[in-house]
Amino acid sequence: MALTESFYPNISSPLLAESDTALLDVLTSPRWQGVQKFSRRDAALDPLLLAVAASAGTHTTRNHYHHDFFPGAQADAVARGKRGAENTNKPQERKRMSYVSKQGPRRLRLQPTISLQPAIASQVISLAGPSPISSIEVKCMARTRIPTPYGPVFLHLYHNNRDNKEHLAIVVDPAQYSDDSSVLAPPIRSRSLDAVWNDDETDMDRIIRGAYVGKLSATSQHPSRPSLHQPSPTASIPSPLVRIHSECFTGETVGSMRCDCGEQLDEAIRLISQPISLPNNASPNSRTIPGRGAVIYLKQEGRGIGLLSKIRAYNLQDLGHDTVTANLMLGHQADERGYEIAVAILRDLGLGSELGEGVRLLTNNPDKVQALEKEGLKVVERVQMVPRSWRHRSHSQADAGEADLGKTAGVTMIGGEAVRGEDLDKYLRTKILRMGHMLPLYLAGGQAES
Ligand SMILES: Nc1nc2c(ncn2[C@@H]2O[C@H](COP(=O)(O)OP(=O)(O)OP(=O)(O)O)[C@@H](O)[C@H]2O)c(=O)[nH]1
Repeated sequence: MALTESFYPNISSPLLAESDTALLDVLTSPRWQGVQKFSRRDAALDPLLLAVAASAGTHTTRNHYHHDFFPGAQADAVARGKRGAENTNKPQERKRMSYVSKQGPRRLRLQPTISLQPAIASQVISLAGPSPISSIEVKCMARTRIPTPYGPVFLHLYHNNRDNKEHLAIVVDPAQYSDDSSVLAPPIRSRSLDAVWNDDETDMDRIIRGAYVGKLSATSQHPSRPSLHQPSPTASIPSPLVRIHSECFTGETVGSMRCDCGEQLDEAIRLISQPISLPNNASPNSRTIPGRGAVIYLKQEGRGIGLLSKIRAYNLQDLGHDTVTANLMLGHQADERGYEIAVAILRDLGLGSELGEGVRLLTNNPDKVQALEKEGLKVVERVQMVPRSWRHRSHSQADAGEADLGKTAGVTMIGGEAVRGEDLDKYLRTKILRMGHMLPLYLAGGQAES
């Protein structure tokens, strides 16, 4: 009450004797003509409302039951105002004031408890075998064509039963787009997408979720049919190029030069889209086919620690700590990612299976190669991702390769540009020296450090 008195000294004392709730009702009632009226909807920061809210105890919000917005401050206010400052040292009082959440701890919430709807679950791709990821199920919910500076790609959106994130697959396979029946390579298609989801599904339902073949247009609408067979490898065609890429909002969208993530995403799609030359014994001229492969885009911001922690980590980095130490100082691991969902998505796309063609993996990260091989995916080659600025350094003519990259084209804000700068050099150096990334360390002078 002391608070309301100080905010509203002109309010009469009988009124102040009312309970907080009654007082609010009176003050906000259209019938009350004696004092200023308050709109309950619009008075978000009204001091009276704040005073009442602060004295009303712990808060209940839709998602956070019993949270205290300002744990220390409110506990102190409650203790002093209601029980007296002398009581605050009592152990039982301290316990009552502590932060209480009715949400499960993060480690429990992240456990695989999410179940897909039965209709969906019956169509998902389950991974067989005794591996710890055998319970992972993924389902491609929708697919569409995205034109990019490097050509069309098919964006696939996945749901899974391990986390509630929407991971993506960016499939480069423009041969599917053409009417050319002499295309040699097996199409890269999602089995869960092409499955029949329910008996009532119409052709238009299938087309709208992306289960179509060829080029979709007002005059070309061919729903796909479920594929039961694993695409068989074609000896003369190199295995598809695949990248497992972790989300980086700062690098990909903002154009941050603290890391090379934006450049890597752009470069991966550019490399996968390059036409493939096939040797032709009968003729000196080699034949080319369209590039093919996929980027599995995982929602693993900040190596799995999330954007909030990554932003904090950047401030620690500005204080002089490297990326690994900054993560550890925030109570995270250096790298909290797993690649089980990526494996399941690759399987769904028919990529890397033992009987199939295998994949060429675009990465410098040994963990990714190991993770795929551990789950039985066939990695026939690791293809290095050399930072564009380092590629130039390794050549005597510093700018020789830059023109080839196409400065303006690109799928991220960085586009065809090379990321460079002191921040990036520190970041790459840490990856190589502390995280074991398999890349020669080029120094600014143009020499490789062993
Ligand atoms: N915690 C943290 N994460 C970062 C930082 N900079 C980029 N990232 C995240 O790092 C992830 C990319 O991982 P990298 O270690 O760069 O590369 P990689 O995927 O392990 O390996 P490559 O396949 O060789 O690219 C993305 O999720 C980015 O958001 C940083 O300073 N701190």
